[in-house]
Amino acid sequence: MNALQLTGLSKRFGAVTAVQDLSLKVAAGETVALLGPSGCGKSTVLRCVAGLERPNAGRVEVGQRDVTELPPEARHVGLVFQDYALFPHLNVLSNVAYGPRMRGKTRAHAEAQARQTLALVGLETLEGRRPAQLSGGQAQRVALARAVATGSPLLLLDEPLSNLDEQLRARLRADLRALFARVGAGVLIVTHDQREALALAHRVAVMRAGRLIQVGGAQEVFAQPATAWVAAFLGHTNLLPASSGEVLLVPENAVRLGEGEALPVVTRQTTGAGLEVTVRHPLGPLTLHLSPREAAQLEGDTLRLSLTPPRLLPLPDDR
Ligand SMILES: Nc1ncnc2c1ncn2[C@@H]1O[C@H](COP(=O)(O)OP(=O)(O)OP(=O)(O)O)[C@@H](O)[C@H]1O
Repeated sequence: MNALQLTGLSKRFGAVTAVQDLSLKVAAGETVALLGPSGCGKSTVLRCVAGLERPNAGRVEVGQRDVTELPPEARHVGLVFQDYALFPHLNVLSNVAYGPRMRGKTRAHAEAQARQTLALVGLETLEGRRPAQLSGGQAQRVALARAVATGSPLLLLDEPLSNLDEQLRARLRADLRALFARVGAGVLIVTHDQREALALAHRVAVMRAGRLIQVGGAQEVFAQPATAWVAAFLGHTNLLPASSGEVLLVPENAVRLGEGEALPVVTRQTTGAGLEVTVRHPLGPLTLHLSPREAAQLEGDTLRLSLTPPRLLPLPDDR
C-alpha cells in the first residue's frame, strides 16, 4: 500500500517554478529522503503534501485517499517541521495528545496514546514539563512523538535533526530508524545531510531545480549516481574529464594504492581521520582520503597507485 503518491505535482510562485511535474511514491513502512541543494523545491513538496501550499497542478494521495483539495487538518499527515514549534503553554503530554484529541479521541484515550508514543521516544518521564523546560534534543523528540501519535499513515519530516549537535544527531538518527520501523508509517524526510539520508532512508529522491532527477535505493544512488551533477552533489570529488559531454567518476574502491605509477602529490592536508591528498593523475587530479596506514605509503612527494578500469563510471556531464 502507498502511504503517499504524488502525481505530476507542480507549484509556481510568480515567475519561480519551485516544483515541476514531480511524481513520487512512498510505500507504507518505507522512508524516502528528498535530497537537493538549497532552493530546489524540497520544502515546497512537503508543504504541498501537508496542505500548506496549493499546487498549480497534480495530485496528492495520502494512504490511497486523494487529499489534493483538502485543508491540512483533514489530510491525516504527521508533521515535524523546523519551524513547527511545540505549543508553549501545553505540557509535553498535552502537546503529544493534541493530534489524537483533534481527531475526536476522548481525553483519556488521547493521553494513553500520547504516553505510549512518548515511551517510544524515551521521554515518558518528562510528560509534565513545558517545552521551555526541555533541551533541544528532547524538544525534537517531543515533536516527533507528536507527529507519530497522530497515527497518520504518513509522516513528513523537514530537517528534523537540525539545530542539534553532532553527537545528539547520531543518537537520534538511530532512534528514528528504530521508531519508523516500529510505527510502520511511510516517511518522507527532507535533509541536506547525506549521512542522515543514508542512515535513515530506504530510497532517496534527488531534486534539482524543481524536478526529480534520480530516485533509487539509498546505497545504489550513492554508488551509482546517474549524472555528474548528482555525483558532485552527493559529495564525490573525483570526476575526471573524459570524452566530450562525459566525465569519469573514480569511486574510492577503484583506487589501488602501492602499485602502478608513482604520481606527484600536489596538496596534502591532515584531517581527523588521517590525510587528504591530491595527486596529479594523467587523467586529472585525484583527491584521496588516506588512513594513517595508507599515508605510510607516501614516498616523499609521490604516491604509487593504479585505477581499476571496470570500476570507473562514465557519467553524462550535466553540470
Ligand atoms: N512562499 C514563497 N513565495 C515565493 N517564492 C517561494 C516561496 N516559497 C518558496 N519559494 C521559492 O521556491 C523555490 C523552492 O523553495 P523551497 O523552500 O521549496 O526549497 P528547498 O529545497 O526546501 O530549500 P532549502 O533547502 O534552502 O530549505 C525557491 O526558489 C524559493 O525561493
